[in-house]
Amino acid sequence: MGVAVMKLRNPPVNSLSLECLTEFTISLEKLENDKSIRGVILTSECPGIFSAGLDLLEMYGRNPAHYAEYWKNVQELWLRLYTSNMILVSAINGASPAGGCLLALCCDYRVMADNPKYTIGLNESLLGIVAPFWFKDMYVNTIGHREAERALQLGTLFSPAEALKVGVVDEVVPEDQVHSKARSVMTKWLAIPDHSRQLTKNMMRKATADNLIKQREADIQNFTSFISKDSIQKSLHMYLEKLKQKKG
Ligand SMILES: CCCC/C=C/CC(=O)SCCNC(=O)CCNC(=O)[C@H](O)C(C)(C)COP(=O)(O)OP(=O)(O)OC[C@H]1O[C@@H](n2cnc3c(N)ncnc32)[C@H](O)[C@@H]1OP(=O)(O)O
Repeated sequence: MGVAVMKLRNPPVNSLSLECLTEFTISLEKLENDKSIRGVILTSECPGIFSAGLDLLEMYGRNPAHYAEYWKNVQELWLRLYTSNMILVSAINGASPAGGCLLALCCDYRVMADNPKYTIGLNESLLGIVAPFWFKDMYVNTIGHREAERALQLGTLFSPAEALKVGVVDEVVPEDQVHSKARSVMTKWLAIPDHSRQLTKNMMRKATADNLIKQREADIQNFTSFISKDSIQKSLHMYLEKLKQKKG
């Protein structure tokens, strides 16, 4: 039926390393150019984890040129996903913090597994960093200004039930039904003529995408100088240590 399934596979936690981001963008571009493909189901092959978000090791202890290169690729993936002409449905089969949530938010419909261990949200403030304006814009578009403001300040990671309530996801289903539900949602969306659905999607999303496109270079510079600050590097160091200690 012209539907591809993209499975994220970057063990152990599907963090979005520079290599992973680049491969993701290239795969998406290929699918976009393949006229036989009308929809993509985005899911994970890592048990219990959809994506841990941006790779913290790409943002810690590197040089400004690396940060700039990394951020350019984060922007590129986001623009491709958010403005895709294809129908994107996410089958969220695990934890989905920060950049993981960002991937899901780019989709046209989000189905999440009903497992309270899995959480989703833009938790950047918990790391001592600030979600960029285009993450924020997409959050506001999805859950409204008040919920987004609260969730961004608190860095809320929602359980599936909470995520459904505020509208971060569209549907929560038993874990073993995530993929079948994503497929049935896709079938419903495929019934809509592509040209009218695509023009409607473009109408809804263009302003948000253009907002980044018109200031991409400045956004890269902002990111680079922010992430290079000693205080921010210290926060990331502490967060990485906390992740390590969790194990011990
Ligand atoms: C202007 C600045 C804006 C920048 C925007 C940033 C957006 C982002 O996406 S920042 C990244 C935010 N991500 C997180 O906060 C997620 C952190 N990770 C977790 O909460 C957990 O790892 C998990 C719930 C995803 C999985 O838990 P689990 O118990 O299964 O695995 P762990 O033992 O915690 O992790 C295994 C291994 O992976 C490393 N790791 C985890 N997340 C990341 C990551 N995002 N980047 C790089 N590495 C990560 C973790 O440290 C462990 O490493 P070691 O085995 O070496 O200890």
